[in-house]
Amino acid sequence: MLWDLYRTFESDPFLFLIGAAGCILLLSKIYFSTKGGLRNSLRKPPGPKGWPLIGNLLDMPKSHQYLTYMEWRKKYGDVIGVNVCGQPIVILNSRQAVHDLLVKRSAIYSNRPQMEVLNKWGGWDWTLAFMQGSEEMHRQRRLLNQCLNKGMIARYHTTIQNEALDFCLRLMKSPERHEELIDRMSGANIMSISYGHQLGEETDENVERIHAVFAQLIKLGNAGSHIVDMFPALSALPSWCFGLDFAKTMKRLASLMDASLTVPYFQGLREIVSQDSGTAKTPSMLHTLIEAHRQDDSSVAHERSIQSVLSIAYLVAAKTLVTMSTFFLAMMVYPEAQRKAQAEIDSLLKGERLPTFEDRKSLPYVEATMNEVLRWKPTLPLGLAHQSTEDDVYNGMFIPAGTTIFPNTWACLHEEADFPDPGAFKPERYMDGAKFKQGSILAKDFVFGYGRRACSGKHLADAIVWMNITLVLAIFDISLPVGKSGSPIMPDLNHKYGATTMYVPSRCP
Ligand code: HEM
Repeated sequence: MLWDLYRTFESDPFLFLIGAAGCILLLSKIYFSTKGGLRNSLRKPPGPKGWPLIGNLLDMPKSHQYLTYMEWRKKYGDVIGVNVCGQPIVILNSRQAVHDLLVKRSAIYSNRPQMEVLNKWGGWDWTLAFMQGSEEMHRQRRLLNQCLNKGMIARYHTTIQNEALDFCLRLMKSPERHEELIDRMSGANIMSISYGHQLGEETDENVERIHAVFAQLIKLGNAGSHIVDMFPALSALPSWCFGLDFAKTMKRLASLMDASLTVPYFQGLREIVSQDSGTAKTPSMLHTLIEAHRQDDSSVAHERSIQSVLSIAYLVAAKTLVTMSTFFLAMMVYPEAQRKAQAEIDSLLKGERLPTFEDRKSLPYVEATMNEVLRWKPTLPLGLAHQSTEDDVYNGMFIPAGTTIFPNTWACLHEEADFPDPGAFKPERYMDGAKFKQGSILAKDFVFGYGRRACSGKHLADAIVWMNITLVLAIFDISLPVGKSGSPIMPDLNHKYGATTMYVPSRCP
């Protein structure tokens, strides 16, 4: 077991020493955490037994965590408790538990676990998604809400529609570049909506920078799983103590993050100034925020917050991309659903025009198809972790303040009782004859997260995904790729780390 532990902390002896220091911190953490009276008199959420000191470190799955947690549910129930090196973790495996804690008790379940490594060394301390509760966190959520609330999205409809059309035209010319084109489409939407900046034909330095950020993140492995995230006191050491490669990665990440905040922001400002002297203004979040804060001059005081909320949009655009990939995959594997959605669009548009946002209410089967795309393979099957800020008792189980909470969104949307044959793609689940079934459990109430930390871009993402799905269905036939022998190739339907495998549509008009 010690050997396993040693390997977990990498094969670097120096790191092992740091691990030993961590153990001392851990012992003191355990000592203090076992002193409380109420804490010990109530039962803990059940879970696998674990080892002294390291708790369930060795039980934690390395991939497809959401499936392992669903398996654990058979033995332990909807609310599972584990402990990794003294850090309590609770996994919520049902709609009821997620709703009861993350929505109804949102006031005390809306913190984020401390991301010491990314925040302290990686330049992510301004990034809302990983920010702990603070005045800055509330300010950034307010700023995002100001430009991305439901009522504001109509401003961006023209941009979204134009970018979707551009995507389809490019796809028509080069269907084999589908993945790259989806990537371009989501980058183009976000750059235009955030900064009013149009992508040219050349590669865009801002989009490239985001790819570089993700490349550095991949080098780091799972966010939050570094030894310093488990024992934040270790962050007092210089970063090179954890290896020169690590220090280099962190330095590069921090400089990329700084440039991600400032470069497109100043480019956007310059474009607004040049538009002021003549051409029509492109509606953008930057424009909205500058206008809104012009009078009270707070745009200067909160410039870094504004830069940060604009950059988050294009940091998270990748999720829109994965949703579109899942859509293509579903349409290839379930041609019946595709035909039905196309028939609905054709009967409304009669081949005379392309769909617009005004058609949304008249296309219930397309709506059901989009819901099923979001449900079938949710992009973030475990959402983003929350953290509790106060001691709490749920169904007689004690959940201490500081517990990391994982909502198992996959489990919520793959519950046999709610979604019979949950692994199958069936838009009919949401249909009542030719109408959208009232009272359906909507995937979008889950995939965008919960309570006070729910996704700030959900209305925008919803509009981008709907328009692209609908336009693609109106224009293309999507079918399985064909192998050399002429027979169709069945794609791998595995959902790996939140991403789906995408296959080339073999037939486009
Ligand atoms: C299909 C696309 C998207 C999906 C599935 C998605 C999903 C999510 C989820 C699950 C969370 C965590 C919520 C929680 O902690 O309970 C989140 C957070 C967030 N998302 Fe999205 N998102 C998408 C697109 C976007 C877009 C386009 C934006 C643009 C602004 C955005 C902005 C954010 C922000 C700022 C947060 C952090 C909120 C906070 O921590 O307070 N997302 N998203």
